[in-house]
Amino acid sequence: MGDLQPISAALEALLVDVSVIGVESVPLEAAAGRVLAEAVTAQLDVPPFDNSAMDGYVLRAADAGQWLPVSQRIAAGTQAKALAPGSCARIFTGGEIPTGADCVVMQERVQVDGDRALMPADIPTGDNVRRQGRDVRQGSILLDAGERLEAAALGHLAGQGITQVSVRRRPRVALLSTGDEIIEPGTPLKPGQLYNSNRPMLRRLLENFGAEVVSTVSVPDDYARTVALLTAAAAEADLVVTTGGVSVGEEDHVKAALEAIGQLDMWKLAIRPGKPLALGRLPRNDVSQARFVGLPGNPVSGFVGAWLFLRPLLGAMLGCPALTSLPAVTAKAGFATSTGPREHYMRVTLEFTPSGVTATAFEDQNSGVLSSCINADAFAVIPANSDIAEGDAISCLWLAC
Ligand SMILES: Nc1nc2c(c(=O)[nH]1)N[C@H]1C(S)=C(S)[C@@H](COP(=O)(O)OP(=O)(O)OC[C@H]3O[C@@H](n4cnc5c(N)ncnc54)[C@H](O)[C@@H]3O)O[C@H]1N2
Ligand code: MOO
Repeated sequence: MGDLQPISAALEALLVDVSVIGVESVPLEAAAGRVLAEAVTAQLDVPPFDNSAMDGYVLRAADAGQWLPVSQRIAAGTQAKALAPGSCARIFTGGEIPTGADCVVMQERVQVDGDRALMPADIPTGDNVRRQGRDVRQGSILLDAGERLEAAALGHLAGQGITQVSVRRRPRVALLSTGDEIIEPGTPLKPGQLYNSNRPMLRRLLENFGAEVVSTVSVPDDYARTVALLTAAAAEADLVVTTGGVSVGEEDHVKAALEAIGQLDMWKLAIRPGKPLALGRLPRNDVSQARFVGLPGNPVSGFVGAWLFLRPLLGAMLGCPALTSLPAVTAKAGFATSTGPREHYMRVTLEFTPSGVTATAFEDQNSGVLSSCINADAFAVIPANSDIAEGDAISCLWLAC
């Protein structure tokens, strides 16, 4: 199988000369999952003022251990007046620390009698005070360019009062399903036909990886139609993804069509599943090219190929380092297996126990068995030509999005 390309070479070819996509401004509420185009500098301290971490009493630490008059009530959202020495104030979580005060005692530790309160002794200065700027300092980098805007990052932006964010445009993907036997749900199946599993599966993965699927096209097993539909797809997309038709059969026209109108960079990888995967480019117009990834038709090959190739390619287009690789976890194999000339990406679940991580493989690892992907946490990467015994340490790629 000397004609199979190593996966590392394919990834290298895939990531050569990738142009980072353009920028657009979106409202913060619409920015979830988008990739930040520029670093954001904090315009405000967060929190913007010293405030109480507890419901209780605020005072000077020097006045601890005595009865103190309660001079004011500071609820969150109100402005505090300066605190005179030898007094304390009622304060609530989030309330502003008054000028002059330097610590807060939680109310459970305080004895109250009318308008005075007995403070415990030895309260450290700064106790239960959340300092201005403790989380974010004005002028510091709040978020770096390339950050994917997930929950906490969105919260950080909102904490600055930001309403509009500069993000990378979503790469436009045309998704083509080849195969005369493939039909869409909604039509009764005739003998020899099967429903298109790859389209919704890949749409979901592509969207999770930051892309916008701008067209879905069904391509018959016909060379001229394949050429025409690939040409049309490339005109409107940054990335053209096909499924099926990349192997060596007479009805497999994708590779030949790609070679005729574009460029084939890589074909036939030492990977299981996904061997006939094809990488290349298609002319988009006179000056630019669309990227091309031809996934094999078997749904598992498409699933694995999407995680291993579409995700890093989209990460490079989006300038998003988090998408360009998958986190690796070392686990104990809960199974035995042997490989041939292809590196095997087995679908496994991971169990985290105090004694370590165990990977359990789905029993049927055939590339047509999509059930193996349903609850998969990771791909166990079994090197080519190796024998793995149960209990051996193996490397797993975590399917984190
Ligand atoms: N003589 C050889 N035959 C095959 C080889 C080989 O090296 N020599 N490689 C095998 C491997 S490995 C794979 S993977 C497949 C991939 O072939 P294609 O990419 O050309 O895919 P198709 O033949 O079009 O389809 C394969 C399989 O998947 C089903 N399929 C296709 N599209 C969908 C879809 N959208 N939804 C659900 N299922 C789909 C299709 O009906 C086939 O059963 O080639 C081997 N053959
Ligand atoms: O490479 Mo194929 O995806 O093994 O069946």
